Order: sequence, then C-alpha cells, then structure tokens
Amino acid sequence: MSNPEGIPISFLTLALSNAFQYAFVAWIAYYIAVSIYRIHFHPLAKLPGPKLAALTYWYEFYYDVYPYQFQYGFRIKQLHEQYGPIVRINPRHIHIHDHEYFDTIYASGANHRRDRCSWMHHSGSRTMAGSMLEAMDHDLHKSRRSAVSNFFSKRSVQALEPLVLSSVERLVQRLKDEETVNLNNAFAAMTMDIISAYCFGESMNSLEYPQYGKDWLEMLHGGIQMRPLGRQFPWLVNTLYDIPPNVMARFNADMARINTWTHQMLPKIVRILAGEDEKRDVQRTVFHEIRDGKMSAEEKLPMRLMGESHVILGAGTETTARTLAVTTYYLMKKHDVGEKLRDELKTVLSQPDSAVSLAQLEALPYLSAVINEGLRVAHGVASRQPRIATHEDLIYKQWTIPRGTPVMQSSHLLHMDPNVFPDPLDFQPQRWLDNPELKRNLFAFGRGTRNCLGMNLAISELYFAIALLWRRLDTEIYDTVEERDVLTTNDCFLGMTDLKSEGIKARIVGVVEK
Ligand code: HEM
Repeated sequence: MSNPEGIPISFLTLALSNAFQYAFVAWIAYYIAVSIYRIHFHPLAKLPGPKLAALTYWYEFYYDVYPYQFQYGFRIKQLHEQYGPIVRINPRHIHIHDHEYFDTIYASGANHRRDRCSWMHHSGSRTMAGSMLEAMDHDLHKSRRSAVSNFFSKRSVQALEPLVLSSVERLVQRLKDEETVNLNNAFAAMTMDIISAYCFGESMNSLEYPQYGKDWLEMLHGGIQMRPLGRQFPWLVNTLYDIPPNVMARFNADMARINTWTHQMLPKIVRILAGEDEKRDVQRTVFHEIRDGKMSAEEKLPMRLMGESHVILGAGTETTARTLAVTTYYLMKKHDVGEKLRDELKTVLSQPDSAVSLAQLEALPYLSAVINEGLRVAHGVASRQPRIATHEDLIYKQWTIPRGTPVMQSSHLLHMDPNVFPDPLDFQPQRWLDNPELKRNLFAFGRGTRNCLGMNLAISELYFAIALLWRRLDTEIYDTVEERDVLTTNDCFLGMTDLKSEGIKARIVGVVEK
C-alpha cells in the first residue's frame, strides 16, 4: 500500500519511528549531560545537599506536589539537620538556616540589588504579571512599590484608624449575638472589609455575610495551593488564571471565583483611571495614587493594576486573619496569659467600651509581646523567600554563592528553631519581655526592600482586634483540635493547617461587664 504521493506506508512508518527513536535518544543524552553538569561542574556542585535534589526539580515535586503535598519546607528542615546550615535544595537554589545571616540575604541599599526568583513565583500569568510581587527585577519592583508605598506608610495607616476601629467594632458587636464562631472566617471578613474599603473606596461588606469571610478564604486557599504546581508547570497554572470564569466553573470552583473576582475588578480600575469617579465625592484609593504618580503609561495599564489589586487584597486578608485566629486560640488556651493580658488592657480601657488609640495600645508591653508571639507561631507567610543578589557574590562561612543564585531562608524554620525560641511550640509572650533582643529574629513580615508592604496596616488591625475582642468578650475554645486546626503542617507559601481543617472555633461565653 502507498499514500497519494506514492511513498509506501511501511516506509513512512519506519521513518517516523526512527525519528522518534533518535529524538528519544537525543533527549536521554541531553539529560545525562545536564545531570553530569549539575552534579560535577555546576558552580553550586560543591555545596552540601542530597545529590538527587541537585540533579532534578522532581525531588521538590515529590514533596510539594505528588505523592506528598506542600511538605518540601518540612523536608528542608530535615536536610538542614543532616547537612548543616547551608543546603542545595534543587539544581539552582540554596537554602540557609541561620538567623545571623538574614540581613545579608535580605540586604537593602544601593549596593545590594535583590531580584526575586521567577521559578519560585512561576511569574508570567497575564492577570498577575503586573503586581509588585511578580516584579522579579530589582528596579521594576522598586518603581512599582514606591508608587504606592506612601499609601501604606505609618502616617497613612494612622489616618485609617477610624476605618479599622469601626470594622473591629462591627465584628465584636456581631459576635455578641453569636453562640459559636469560626474565628478564621470572622477575622477574614474584617480584614477583607478593611483592605477593600481602603484600596477601592468600597468595602466588600463581608462582615454582613452569614458565614463571614468563608468564601474569600476558600478562594484564596484554592489559589495559593496552586503555587507548588505552578513552579513545576508555570504554563499550566498561568493558563488557568487566564481562563474566563464561566468556562473555569466547570472544572474548579475556587479558580473560577478567582477569575470572576479578576473580571469584576477591571471595570472599577478602568473607571478610576479614566477619572470618571471624580464626578462623585469618592475616597482616594491606591489606584488614584498610581494614576497621579510618575509611572510610565504602560505601568498604568488597567491589567497591570488589576494584578496589583489581586496581590494587595489577597495579601491583606488571609495572613492577618490567620494571625488573629491563632493568637486568640492561645489566649483562650492559656488562661494565665489571657488573664494577664486582660489586666493590662484595663489600664487603658478602664471600661470595656472606653475609647483607645493605636499609640496607647502599642505602648502596652504585654499586648505587644502577645502580638509578637502570635506572629511567630501563626506563620502567615511560612515559606522560603528567595532573593537573587545580581551584583555581588555572597559569602557564607567557607562557601561562596555566585551572584545570580537564588538564596533563601524560611520564616517557619526560624520561628520554630529551639535554639532561638526555646520550646518553640509553646505560646510564651513572656519570652519577648525577658529578651528584647529577640525582636531581631521575628521574620513574620520579611526583611529588606521587598518586605511586607502592609505591615503597618496589619499591626493596626492586630492591636485593635486583639485588644477590643479580649477586653469585651469572654470566649472559650470550641470544636478545635490544635494539631488539625492550629498548627502549620502545610507550606503553601502561606502557612496552612491540615487541609481538612474548618478553622479555629470559639464559643462566646458572655460579654465582659466591667
Ligand atoms: C500578619 C499579617 C501579614 C504578614 C505575616 C505578612 C507577611 C508578608 C511577607 C513575609 C511578605 C514578603 C514576601 C516575600 O518576601 O516574598 C509580604 C509581602 C507583601 N505583603 Fe504582607 N503580610 C501581612 C499583612 C499584609 C497586609 C495587611 C497587606 C495589605 C496591603 C499586605 C501586603 C503585602 C504586599 C503587597 C506584599 C508584597 C511586597 C513587595 O513585593 O514589595 N500584607 N507580606
């Protein structure tokens, strides 16, 4: 038999099968060459670590994606126990576990340019690419961040006190009528309402939803759990982000919600950029700030700003909510800590509903210690945070790490290090008072030029919410298992509990009368 050109089919089949065989052999030869290079000749070849991790990214895949999920952070801890404070954790990445070396990796200043790592962030999705978090390049990040940093400065956040206070008040008011509450959902509603009102001039009003911020949390958790997969298959995850919500809804409800959210935001941003909202007496938002700033026209495109809004709303909701829920859990669990805090709060809140300012609360030593300890054990961002020193080699002990290498530490490892925080699983605010130097080792908000943009806002929310809730309500732990609902057992960039956990719950025992 032959095809229309007269070439016998058997000859074509043979030629094709030969081509596949050659391609397969070439592919194997390529991987053998790459493997030999990675193990023996790569600039990182002499650094300690398992050979398999140096050889292939599938090692990381094995712990983070399949058959395990979100476990590589914990495996890295074991690797440090085996290999020491510096480990090559994949063909390109160096992980260091040494609290003395933080300031070098995360250094700031003109001589210390630091890029982010595109592999870690699987950068490139159309909808996310515009954010400062996705700006891998040092200069690009700097320009994106400085366009909005005033908006999140200490002074701007001070002006925001009435907004934070009214949201906390609304939450406490609603809790007075509840028998039990899911604290993660309740605090997520509060943080989402604050950040959305601040950034868009319009609150999401989640504090009025029957299940508070449950939907937001499910959506954010769904999105964040894609990250390890996105590292291995960026094209897959980035394509998913860009699929229209009605199509996505057939496959994955959380991803569909993320995409819906994206599509709802865009028109709001377009209106602000076009100056259409000026006709109304609107509150100035982060987008007004960018619109009126000095950035290039390209940096002011609506799609870019939408990426920025994704990151700000996402980052501004879950981390603070989890920190608040975990801190409240330990206040309920450790009665001596809870009592001591309430006694101190009475010094500025003589009556449960007395007025108080952030400055007054920040001056309370025990409350500050409770908040530091909450930040330490909640692991808002748990994961490794790579930085690439582009213009200098980094020297760690006898090792030279060539410029261009992603180097990182993980807050989870540091915050659970018994040499730095003895008995690390125990919630002990007193440790911050006994040793004020400890503050240097609090890495919850990161360090350097790319540290948390929303730190001042988060701190304001933490102080007001803990103080008012604890001064006004009596609560007790309800239907919560510490190992399942509180402890960080999954590293999805955000620290996460058992994936089956519904969250931390409390029973509202009563209202504090005086
Ligand atoms: C307890 C609460 C919070 C914690 C523990 C936390 C933690 C962090 C950490 C560790 C980073 C650095 C990530 C990295 O190095 O790759 C970060 C970045 C960021 N955070 Fe937060 N955050 C919190 C609350 C907030 C809030 C309320 C906002 C609201 C605006 C926010 C917005 C951001 C943004 C926009 C970035 C990216 C900064 C940049 O790329 O320059 N965060 N956060």
